[in-house]
Amino acid sequence: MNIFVVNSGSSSIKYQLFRWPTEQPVCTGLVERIGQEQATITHKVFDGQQPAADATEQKRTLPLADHEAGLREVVRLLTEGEGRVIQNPADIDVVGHRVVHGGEAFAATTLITGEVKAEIRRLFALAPLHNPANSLGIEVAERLFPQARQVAVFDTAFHQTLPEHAFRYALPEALYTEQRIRKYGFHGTSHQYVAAQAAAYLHNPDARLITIHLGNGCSMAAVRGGRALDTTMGFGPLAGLVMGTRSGDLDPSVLLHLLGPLGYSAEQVSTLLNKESGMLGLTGFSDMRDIGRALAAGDTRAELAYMLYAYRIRQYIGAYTAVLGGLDAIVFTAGVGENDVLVRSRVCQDMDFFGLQLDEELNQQRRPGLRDVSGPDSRARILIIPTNEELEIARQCAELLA
Ligand SMILES: Nc1ncnc2c1ncn2[C@@H]1O[C@H](COP(=O)(O)OP(=O)(O)O)[C@@H](O)[C@H]1O
Ligand SMILES: CC(=O)OP(=O)(O)O
Ligand SMILES: [Mg+2]
Repeated sequence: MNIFVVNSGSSSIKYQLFRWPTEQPVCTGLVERIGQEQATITHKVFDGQQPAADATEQKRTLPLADHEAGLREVVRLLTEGEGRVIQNPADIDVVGHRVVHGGEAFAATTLITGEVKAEIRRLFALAPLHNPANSLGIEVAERLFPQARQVAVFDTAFHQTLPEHAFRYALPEALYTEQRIRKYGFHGTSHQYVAAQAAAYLHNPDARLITIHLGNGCSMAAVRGGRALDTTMGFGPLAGLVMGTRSGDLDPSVLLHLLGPLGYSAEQVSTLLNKESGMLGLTGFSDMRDIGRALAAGDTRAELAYMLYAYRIRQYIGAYTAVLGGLDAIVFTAGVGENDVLVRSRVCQDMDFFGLQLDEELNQQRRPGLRDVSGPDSRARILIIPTNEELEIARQCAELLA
């Protein structure tokens, strides 16, 4: 069976093809700057578990009007030329879609029907940056792979186990019952994947875990026995940690001040909080590699930003240890969590009293796969686990259809 995973963003499409049941990744790729004259497609064929060396990587720049044009090019790459991995589109049996917001309607992976698509559209208002693009990806994939089964895997689904006292806000009840205003949580596929890996490593299915997903978007989850008990993102993906361009936690009176005395429109506030805040707002850079370089050059704004970023994570480690009634491991994952030595070091600094002790030497070593970087006296483990949202999506598709 061939499972094709699609993560459709507003101007990009990430994709990966797997052979099942071996879980063998076949190819992966990224279409960027859709809607522009200079769109790019990078297509890589795997050699074993890793993308093969440059010989089989193809990069093309071309005009791509929309998502349909983008996915059509991807189909061409899958079926023609040196990057070819299937005979024709009919060889794709299942298309698994990342859908960011599933609201309260979807607590599990779901076969896509007309009713499911209508519900995803009803949720546009709750995830305006993500769901419209996800919905478009589904429409286009249905046209290009008409014989395949289409499956939705929701970022929010894993967090549907949160108890009501964790997911409700202290607002008038009708705003929940009628407007569905509550905490939903995101990055669920990633938290679920790394939590399962950590529990297996610890040989403890009931492990009390704090998973820390640090990518462009950042969130943490408290997970016990494979079930999410709390998470830092909320109604939308703005709450909680400091992110690349998003503010994370903020006193709502700041919004009132922006909208009132300072005269911002709602749209300007949205742009400010989603695209101009976080590490970008603090330092002028959103990419942690740039901020690391600025820090090494003695930039005081970069120093403050690192402190703020790590401080927020430490606060939630304290909070979630209380939520979990103890702690067996923390798990760093995603682009920053897997690669940034300094972030991990700052987060774990002087936490011996708390039972967390990082081995600074192990922390600096770069190795693929799961890494245990706990020091000899650490009561809880400190783990680095590469996330693989695409593989988790493919697994959930296979499980659903089994
Ligand atoms: N070697 C590295 N050191 C520090 N940060 C890194 C490194 N590689 C990637 N990153 C960070 O990872 C981020 C992207 O993470 P990723 O999980 O791919 O995010 P997303 O899926 O949200 O796009 C980048 O913004 C970058 O700051
Ligand atoms: C929900 C969310 O924040 O996703 P991403 O990190 O991909 O932007
Ligand atoms: Mg991501």
